[in-house]
Amino acid sequence: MNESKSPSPQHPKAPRYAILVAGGSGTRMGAGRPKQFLELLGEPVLLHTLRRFAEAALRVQEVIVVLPADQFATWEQLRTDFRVTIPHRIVAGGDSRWASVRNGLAALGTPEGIVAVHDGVRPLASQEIIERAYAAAETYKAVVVAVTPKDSVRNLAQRGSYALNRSRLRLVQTPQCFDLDLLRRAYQLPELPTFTDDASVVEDLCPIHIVEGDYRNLKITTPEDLIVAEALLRSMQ
Ligand SMILES: Nc1ccn([C@@H]2O[C@H](COP(=O)(O)OP(=O)(O)OP(=O)(O)O)[C@@H](O)[C@H]2O)c(=O)n1
Ligand SMILES: C[C@](O)(CO)[C@H](O)COP(=O)(O)O
Repeated sequence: MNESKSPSPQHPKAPRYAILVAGGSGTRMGAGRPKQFLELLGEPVLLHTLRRFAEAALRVQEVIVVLPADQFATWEQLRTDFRVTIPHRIVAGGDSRWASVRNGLAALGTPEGIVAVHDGVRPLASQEIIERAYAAAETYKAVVVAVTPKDSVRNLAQRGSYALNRSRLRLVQTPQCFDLDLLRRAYQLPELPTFTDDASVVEDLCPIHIVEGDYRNLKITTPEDLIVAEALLRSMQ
């Protein structure tokens, strides 16, 4: 299994970029507004996430935030209300996560370096796992953070279901970090329904290297996630 915690970089100090995708509508949350704008401990989810990438030690040169095209004014208002001074560029998303990432990449232009793609609704990504993913991408070009399942896993079959060997399975999180040229080439190919993340877009072009994620790095998807995320955030402050 190609997992590691501390690879030795071949191209240390490559320029770093980040695309925070927050172009979704949050249908599973059912909150009446996109979940990236809901509050955790009194601040929008997306602001928490943005702050994670603003840590100076991470050396991120530019952050692109992808938003639904009809929500620019909402974010503008939140930026004012919460006095957000973290530099970032706003880009309109698309109809799918794939389309939103593609738009973010296009806006980034053609610099060389490493780009992290991160869900705007994963506000609990620690500096350690972000750094681990960026650093590993200097060696492996395509890196995802992931954790081992804690529950037993079954595959549905025509008759009943059967157990999977969970020691061979990983639950994939973001950030996912890529050599920029590689990610650009992958996003020039047509979109497939099997694309659930960026690794699935890239995997035909390059092996995907896995580094240790964090069980706390949850994705805000359904209402109970807000309760857990608030408790975790409090414990991390
Ligand atoms: N067209 C889309 C769809 C999703 N995303 C982003 O991709 C991340 C993961 O997606 P998901 O949790 O599925 O978000 P939503 O699409 O908003 O949720 P749902 O599927 O419940 O509607 C989120 O940060 C979301 O904003 C995006 O940028 N553009
Ligand atoms: C990208 C992702 O967060 C990795 O776990 C996940 O695939 C997004 O899935 P969703 O169905 O768009 O929430």
